[in-house]
Amino acid sequence: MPQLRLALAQVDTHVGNLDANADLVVAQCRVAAEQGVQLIVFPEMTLTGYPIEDLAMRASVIEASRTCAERLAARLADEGLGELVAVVGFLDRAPGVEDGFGIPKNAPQNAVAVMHGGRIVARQAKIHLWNYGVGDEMRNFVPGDTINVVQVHGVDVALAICEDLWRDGPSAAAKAADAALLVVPNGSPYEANKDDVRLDLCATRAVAGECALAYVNLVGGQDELVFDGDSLVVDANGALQARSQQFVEELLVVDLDLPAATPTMPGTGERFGGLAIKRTVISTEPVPSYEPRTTTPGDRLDDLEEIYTALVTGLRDYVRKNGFSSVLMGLSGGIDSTLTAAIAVDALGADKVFGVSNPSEWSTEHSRTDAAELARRTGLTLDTVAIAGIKDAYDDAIKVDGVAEENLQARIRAVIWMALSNQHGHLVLACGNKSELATGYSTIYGDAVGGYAPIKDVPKTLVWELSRWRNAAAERRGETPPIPENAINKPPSAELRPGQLDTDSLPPYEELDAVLDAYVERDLGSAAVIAEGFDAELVERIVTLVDRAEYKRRQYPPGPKISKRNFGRDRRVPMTNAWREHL
Ligand SMILES: Nc1ncnc2c1ncn2[C@@H]1O[C@H](COP(=O)(O)OP(=O)(O)OC[C@H]2O[C@@H]([n+]3cccc(C(=O)O)c3)[C@H](O)[C@@H]2O)[C@@H](O)[C@H]1O
Ligand SMILES: Nc1ncnc2c1ncn2[C@@H]1O[C@H](COP(=O)(O)OP(=O)(O)OP(=O)(O)O)[C@@H](O)[C@H]1O
Ligand SMILES: NC(=O)CC[C@H](N)C(=O)O
Repeated sequence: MPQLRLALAQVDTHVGNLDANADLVVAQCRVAAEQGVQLIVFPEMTLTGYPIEDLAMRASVIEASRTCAERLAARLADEGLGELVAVVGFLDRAPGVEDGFGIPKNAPQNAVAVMHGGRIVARQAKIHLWNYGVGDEMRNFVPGDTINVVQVHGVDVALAICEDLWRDGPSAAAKAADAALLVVPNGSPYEANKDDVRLDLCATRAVAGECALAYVNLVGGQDELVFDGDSLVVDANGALQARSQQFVEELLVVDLDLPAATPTMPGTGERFGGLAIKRTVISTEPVPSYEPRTTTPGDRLDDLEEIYTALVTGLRDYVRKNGFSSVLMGLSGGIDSTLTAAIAVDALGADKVFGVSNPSEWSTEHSRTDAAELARRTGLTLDTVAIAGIKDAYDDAIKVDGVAEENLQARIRAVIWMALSNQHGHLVLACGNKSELATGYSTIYGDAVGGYAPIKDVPKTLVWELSRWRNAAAERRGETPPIPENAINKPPSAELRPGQLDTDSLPPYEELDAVLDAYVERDLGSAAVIAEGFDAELVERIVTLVDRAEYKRRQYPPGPKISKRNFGRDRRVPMTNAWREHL
């Protein structure tokens, strides 16, 4: 059996920074070549970054990407890397498609280029555009209709791009074309437990396609998405051969024994199930046999560590890729701002994290002491700016009471944070959790201000679990747990009036989160939620709160998606909406 040394380049690309992404490809190819690799595969849309949304429809971006890909192929050869076969994602244009009705202007395609010998020897566009969940690719791309089979050192290698793998067609076509290996560049965003689904999917497609399968995914954050990597290789029986670490850049090098290609004439006009099969022979000479190296699949993170790492990665990359060097948040001593601060310290380092305590006349003593204890444990910088005097000035100017007066305090704090952001360049973090966002339990233009919201997709009950997990992880490593126990154990309160508790306005969080799981995550109607055994009055109350708060969510800052259904692109409901869930 011919051997092939394959590298999966699990990299963190930067949307729109084509030159830096091309440099990244060259650097990875150099390392791969030094290790004797013959075929290297990069993630989806490597050169442009992913997802590029409507940038895809701009002619200037399409042309820049195409030029970048051609220059990269030439540069790889110039730098002595032309023997390596590199599969690199880029933004292409459909050949021969003119602007027309129903066809996106410029006919952009989500494509990969196979580079060898200084040239692009094959191109393939994504066949099945990803158009559910947060994916919106039918808006941006024209689908492809061809599957390429490239012969590398006597092994037939077929290509599929991310969503193509989630459908039967392309892997069935790979089987029909007798490919020995299917390589799949991906931009598959993180969701809790998605890694299990991916491994099953890869194994199923490998068995069905009767070929080994190499899956390479991005890492890093991009706006509300976090990519966890999790690149892997399975053999033709679906058995796991190698798997990368999650959330870190890695060049995963794997040796494979693969069946030799049966002689086929290139370009013979083969078709399978509506797809054209295009063959390109790059090299027929098998690699001289060598002692294969063994790879051990990387350790998996446990469920809470995985979610926590996704939050850290999302924040770190948003800050870094947008040119910020520090963050600021209001620290109330409550668990939401405390967990947010712990994530920020892990993402950026304590010297980049600034907290402000803004006591009012209703603030408890522990709101200050718990914030101070957090600062002591983590090393972040804490300042105090009291708001009572400012509130008095407002009282002189306007007469408000009740919720209006409560919200005024939250808004005074927000003005202070934004002033400090403007003055010192810190990115302001909003500290709201998913349960609060769901029910509208935050003050618009108050605690809802900010540029990024690290825990907006984390339900309150999970906020507590993650906090306990983070402290326990520190203890296991012999470090100081960052989160004061009192922040975890005290009853949640907005402290906007004397003795206020969250449970004055909201059901207990355990009940609230269980109903939200049914209504938001699983999108059930009220009757179906009640049929699961929840109290009808409770369901009606929560559903009404959720429906009324859509306008507030739309104005909330972006934050990392960790669930199946984040408040963002995963859940698009109208703000102006007369539909009510009647019981
Ligand atoms: N459909 C719509 N489209 C656009 N705007 C709409 C709107 N409906 C109301 N509005 C506007 O929104 C305003 C109401 O929203 P808002 O001003 O936020 O005020 P509101 O939602 O009435 O009150 C905020 C609630 O959040 C609680 N809170 C505040 C701060 C922190 C926490 C916490 O524990 O974390 C909780 C607070 O105790 C209170 O119950 C209206 O006065 C109106 O201007
Ligand atoms: N005294 C305060 N000083 C500084 N920031 C505050 C203060 N009170 C509230 N905030 C800010 O407003 C946000 C919302 O306030 P709130 O007190 O409701 O939440 P929390 O204390 O973080 O969590 P919990 O709901 O568990 O109390 C906080 O996360 C914090 O960023
Ligand atoms: N980029 C893509 O096509 C991603 C779609 C795919 N279903 C995933 O989430 O992994």
